[in-house]
Amino acid sequence: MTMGDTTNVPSARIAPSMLSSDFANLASEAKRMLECGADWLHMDIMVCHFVPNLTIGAPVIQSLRKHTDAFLDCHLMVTNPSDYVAPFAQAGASGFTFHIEVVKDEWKDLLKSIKSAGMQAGVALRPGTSVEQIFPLVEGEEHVDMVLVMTVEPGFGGQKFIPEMMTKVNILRKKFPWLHIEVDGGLGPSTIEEAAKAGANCIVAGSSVFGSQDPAGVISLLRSKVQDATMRGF
Ligand SMILES: O=C(CO)[C@H](O)[C@H](O)COP(=O)(O)O
Ligand SMILES: [Fe+2]
Repeated sequence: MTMGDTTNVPSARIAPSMLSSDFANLASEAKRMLECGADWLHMDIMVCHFVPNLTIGAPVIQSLRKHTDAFLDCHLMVTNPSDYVAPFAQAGASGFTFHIEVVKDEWKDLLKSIKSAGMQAGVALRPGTSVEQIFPLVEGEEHVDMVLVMTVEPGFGGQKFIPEMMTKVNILRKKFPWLHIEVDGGLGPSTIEEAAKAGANCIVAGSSVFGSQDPAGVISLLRSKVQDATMRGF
């Protein structure tokens, strides 16, 4: 992609991570985030085998779906993603992002099943995983819609952004201008500039949004930084 040519780059998607919300009031927290300008709601599905934490599953997605039409961006930190495709599709998930570290050749079938179930497909990489590993998943005829570059070790909200991950984001943006590139972990007013400049357009933000007195202001700032960077080119 030449500098300044950003015609195919998708627009900003700001996705508050509901991991930082009050889970006991999930429906009202979701409504509040959407009223504050969120595009997507990021749902962190953790099962203790892949990360040292346990969060929510398909029944919670199904309950939340009854309260909102919003895009539910589900990030599955599980070792057996194929077992979750049907339950998540039935529950009303919009996006289904699995981790590259837990799949081998079966990613092709997994991708097909996610898409034929009507969900957007995403693939996520841990900080230690090389970006080249996911090229085949983006280049094929049947390809993912989004790559999620983890900017912290998965497992918990509130961790420190790892700036070195921006190399991966920039490689992806230059190679695949049309791709949704999501960054997840430690994003907020102090780190957005770097992520946006590298080419991220989907911004997950948990503690920085929910911990702010002015969540709408934070969401708006995140969006404007992505828009500015896209205007300038990568
Ligand atoms: O996937 C995740 C952790 O594994 C979360 O989405 C992420 O950490 C968001 O939280 P914060 O913005 O507070 O870092
Ligand atoms: Fe996440």
